[in-house]
Amino acid sequence: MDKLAIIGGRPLYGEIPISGAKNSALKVMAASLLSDAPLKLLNVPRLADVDMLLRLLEQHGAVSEFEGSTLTLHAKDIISTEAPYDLVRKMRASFNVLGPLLAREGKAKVSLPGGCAIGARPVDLHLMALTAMGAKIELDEGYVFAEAPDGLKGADIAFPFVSVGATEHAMLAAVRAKGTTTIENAAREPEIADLANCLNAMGANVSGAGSSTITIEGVAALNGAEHAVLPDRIETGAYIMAVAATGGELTLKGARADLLGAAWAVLEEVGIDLEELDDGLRVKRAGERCTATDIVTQPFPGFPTDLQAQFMALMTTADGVSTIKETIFENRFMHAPELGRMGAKISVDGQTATVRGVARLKGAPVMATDLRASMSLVIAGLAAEGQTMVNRVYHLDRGFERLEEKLQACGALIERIKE
Ligand SMILES: CC(=O)N[C@H]1[C@@H](OP(=O)(O)OP(=O)(O)OC[C@H]2O[C@@H](n3ccc(=O)[nH]c3=O)[C@H](O)[C@@H]2O)O[C@H](CO)[C@@H](O)[C@@H]1O
Ligand SMILES: C=C(OP(=O)(O)O)C(=O)O
Repeated sequence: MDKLAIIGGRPLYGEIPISGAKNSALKVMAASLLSDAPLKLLNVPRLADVDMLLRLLEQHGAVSEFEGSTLTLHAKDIISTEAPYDLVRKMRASFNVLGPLLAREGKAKVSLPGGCAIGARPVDLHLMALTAMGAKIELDEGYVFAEAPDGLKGADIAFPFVSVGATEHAMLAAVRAKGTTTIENAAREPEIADLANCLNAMGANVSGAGSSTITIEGVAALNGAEHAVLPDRIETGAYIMAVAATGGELTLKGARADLLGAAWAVLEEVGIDLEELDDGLRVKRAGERCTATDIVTQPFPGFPTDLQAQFMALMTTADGVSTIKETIFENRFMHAPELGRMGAKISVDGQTATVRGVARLKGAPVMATDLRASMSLVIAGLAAEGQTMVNRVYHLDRGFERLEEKLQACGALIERIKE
């Protein structure tokens, strides 16, 4: 397993290009199964998760061509409606092939998904939505067996709480269902509107995406289309926190302020200067240290759970005491003891972490436990005195494109050790 060796304490200066959003790319890729015509996707990040989903789509019958960041997927014929355990277990988003397969072929057998081990992560809301649309669903031996021989039908779906994946899954199924579907209490993450834009470019009729109520008029077939994936707001936030932790100044090319939601005000509040440019953001820490503040993770537009770990890394050296409350996932503080190895003062009580800022962290060997937790350790390592060795970096390869290269170009001493 590869490791990352980081010598910390150097400010970051330069430009980092922000990649397309992983969590949008994966869903629009799944949409390719809905049409027998080619879907051309621009700004697709080259990540382990993208490769894994590509393998899954190919075994369903999609033919792919990846050139630079342009990915063309053509699912002319579906040759298998089964998504096997080995291709679904590592990644949450792969479960979203179920809806398109069901909508197009009337049946599917899909393994229950994996993804970051940050909580129990059931799929009951996904199945609730598909059942409401008329699918017959059974669970057996870790697989979902679903059938809709007469096709899916539009339905009124009211989610009891917000789920990004279930909202997207309901949209992916409803675009080819007969009649109208309404989704109440829909997730409002920017990736939802991005998926809707892609589906509409393919000839679907989705309105309201980005609000809590989404309406979908089903159509009989979808066409080919071209769609550019929106920039990754989590990668953007992570590099903002990196330069705020190390000092220096970064230009994040392609980053969009409007995608940061409530995080924008929090970042300004802790003492980060954020300037909007024509094509990106310029970022630097205003003073010698950031100041502590309290955050609560919430669905968009609230502070994102996917930036919680990186924010905790930043708060370890902030001036004062901050509290961080995680409300989305029940097991998403695994980075706290690892940051503790580097001298951070963090105590966890249930879903709240209290961070007492220290003047400086010290490098140490640490273990990456999940994707965003891994990035928090990289940020801490970049800011710390001495060497940090981040073990198990395969998590990072799932979600941060060309991480070492982007950081090295801005002066970071970070190197991958292949094992
Ligand atoms: C691939 C992808 O896009 N992943 C993102 C997606 O995950 P994902 O789509 O899995 O997250 P959800 O919004 O669905 O999960 C929110 C909460 O709902 C629960 N839940 C979800 C579905 C369900 O059927 N039943 C249920 O109980 C989950 O366990 C969790 O506690 O949104 C999360 C919340 O912004 C992000 O952290 C993930 O990075
Ligand atoms: C949790 C994440 O991914 P997944 O939902 O695939 O586990 C993430 O992107 O931070």
